[in-house]
Amino acid sequence: MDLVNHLEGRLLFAVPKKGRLLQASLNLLEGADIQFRRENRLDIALVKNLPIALVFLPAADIPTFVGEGRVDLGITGYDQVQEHETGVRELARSRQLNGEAMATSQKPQGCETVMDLGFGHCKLQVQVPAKGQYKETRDLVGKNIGTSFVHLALEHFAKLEAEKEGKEVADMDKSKLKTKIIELSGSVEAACALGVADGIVDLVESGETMKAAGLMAIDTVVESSAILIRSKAPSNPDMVELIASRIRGVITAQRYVLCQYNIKRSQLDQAKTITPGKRAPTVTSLEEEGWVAVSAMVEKKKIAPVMDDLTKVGATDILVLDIHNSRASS
Ligand SMILES: Nc1ncnc2c1ncn2[C@@H]1O[C@H](COP(=O)(O)OP(=O)(O)OP(=O)(O)O)[C@@H](O)[C@H]1O
Ligand SMILES: O=P(O)(O)OC[C@H]1O[C@H](OP(=O)(O)OP(=O)(O)O)[C@H](O)[C@@H]1O
Repeated sequence: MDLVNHLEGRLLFAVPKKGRLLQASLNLLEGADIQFRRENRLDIALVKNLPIALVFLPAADIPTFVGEGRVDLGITGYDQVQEHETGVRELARSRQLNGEAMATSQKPQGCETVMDLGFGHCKLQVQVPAKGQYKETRDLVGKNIGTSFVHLALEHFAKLEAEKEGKEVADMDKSKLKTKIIELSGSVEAACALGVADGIVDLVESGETMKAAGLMAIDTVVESSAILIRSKAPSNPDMVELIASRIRGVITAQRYVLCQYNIKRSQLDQAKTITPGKRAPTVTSLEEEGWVAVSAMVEKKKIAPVMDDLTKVGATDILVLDIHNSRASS
């Protein structure tokens, strides 16, 4: 089947085709009941139960497709959005400086963040050899920096150079920085040991890659997690809202549990402060005089101390239930 000719009328939704964000993104789609079958080696999949087509793209390219309005929705890292937008700003600025006008049709619309997806947490950090001479980022001004995030790295060092020279960063000509940013597409951590760079700007989560390469972090450029982004002029805003609401429901279900317990009405006010719920707890009377049953959503990571506190104020029969899916306010 020629999939490209079946895209008419479908909302285009970009999903990372590989890497760290792929599996969690697929889990989200499954939770949101977005059903599709991806043919071997095909980067487009038609959704069976909704007028949507999934487009599998590298996470780094998704902000470009969404920002230019070619794709309506996308999942990518906040770091990638920042990198893309910094590059777009820089290009516009250098064109302006050179007196080159950009046609309206060439101007990217940019993308909007719909929500944080709660996975893919990492930091883009400046790293140097742990046993080397560089102790802070300022020491790297004028040196070689290896990175896949060239725009963010350039901006970071432009700020440092501006500070050093007592200038405004807006007045810095980024093509004339003393610091040399070397673009690398992967295995950035090898650059120092191989003599390509004095320092790198790369992602860190557990820190194991950095440690194994004998590096240490001396500065943070951006803190990131996976986000859902939308174009500023989506082809079908109602469908964007439907998908966003389903995904929000899945995330809420993953983040919360339902806590139910019985308590004397006289203790209810205290218990409510322990389990205020997302909006308010549900309280129902029990057949037994003076007792109520309470049910409230509680953040999964807080449930153990919440149960301890409920026990202290006299709650009994405390049950904690997983939430399979939800549709609630954010
Ligand atoms: N170690 C990590 N832990 C958590 N999230 C990460 C980690 N590394 C990367 N990410 C997130 O995943 C996004 C994609 O990175 P990833 O390394 O998976 O890319 P990729 O598409 O496989 O490209 P590459 O071929 O450059 O590795 C990053 O922009 C970041 O938001
Ligand atoms: O702090 P850590 O938990 O070790 O994670 C950090 C590593 O993860 C990412 O790379 P990835 O493993 O996705 O592969 P890549 O080098 O091909 O991008 C990132 O570029 C770091 O190298």
